[in-house]
Amino acid sequence: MDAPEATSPELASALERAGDAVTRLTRWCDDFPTAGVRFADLTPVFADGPGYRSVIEGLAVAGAGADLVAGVDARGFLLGGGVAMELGCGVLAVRKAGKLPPPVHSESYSLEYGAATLEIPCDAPDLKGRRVFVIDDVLATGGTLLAAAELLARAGAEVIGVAVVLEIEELGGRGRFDRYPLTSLVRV
Ligand SMILES: O=P(O)(O)OC[C@H]1O[C@H](OP(=O)(O)OP(=O)(O)O)[C@H](O)[C@@H]1O
Ligand SMILES: Nc1ncnc2[nH]cnc12
Repeated sequence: MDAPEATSPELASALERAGDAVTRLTRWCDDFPTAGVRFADLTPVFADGPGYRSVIEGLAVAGAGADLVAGVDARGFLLGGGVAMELGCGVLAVRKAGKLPPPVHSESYSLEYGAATLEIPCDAPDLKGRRVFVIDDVLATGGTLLAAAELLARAGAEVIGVAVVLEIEELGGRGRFDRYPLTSLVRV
């Protein structure tokens, strides 16, 4: 697996540890959830204490300067809380449709194996002027992470960056992130 370029010794060290854990522990599942998809399951990475710590620390270095961390439903929640604790800021759950009481902001999108809608509350919290760092576990086509970033930006947030643990390069998601700096701890 290739690691992204490290821009500080601190990030380099976190990336190396996270890269080792992700390479060793990711479970690759053929034909899930649909035929032809090779699904990257990071469950064993998160269930490993040092592995989980390394990805949280790597993401937190990338998110320095944020005053709110947004985690994308569902596995992004596992990361968002840890990174927010590390940065000393709050956390926001970007939910799949139908989970939040109205009023909500919504954004629909396509992903590698379907389509979905993400939602956040309108004005609770008020996102105007908030410096938000958006996190998910995997970047495939990029549809999910881009929808989350656009949703937050539309609600008035300044999206200072987006990040994932694992980027699947052949699906080309990175090319969609010209407006938001993208960090991936590991690229395959
Ligand atoms: O880059 P994309 O093609 O958009 O795919 C990436 C998304 O797909 C997976 O989530 P999924 O929608 O399966 O949801 P889950 O976390 O609720 O299982 C993954 O956790 C990302 O959110
Ligand atoms: N191949 C994949 N592995 C894990 N999550 C995904 N989301 C979209 N495609 C995925």
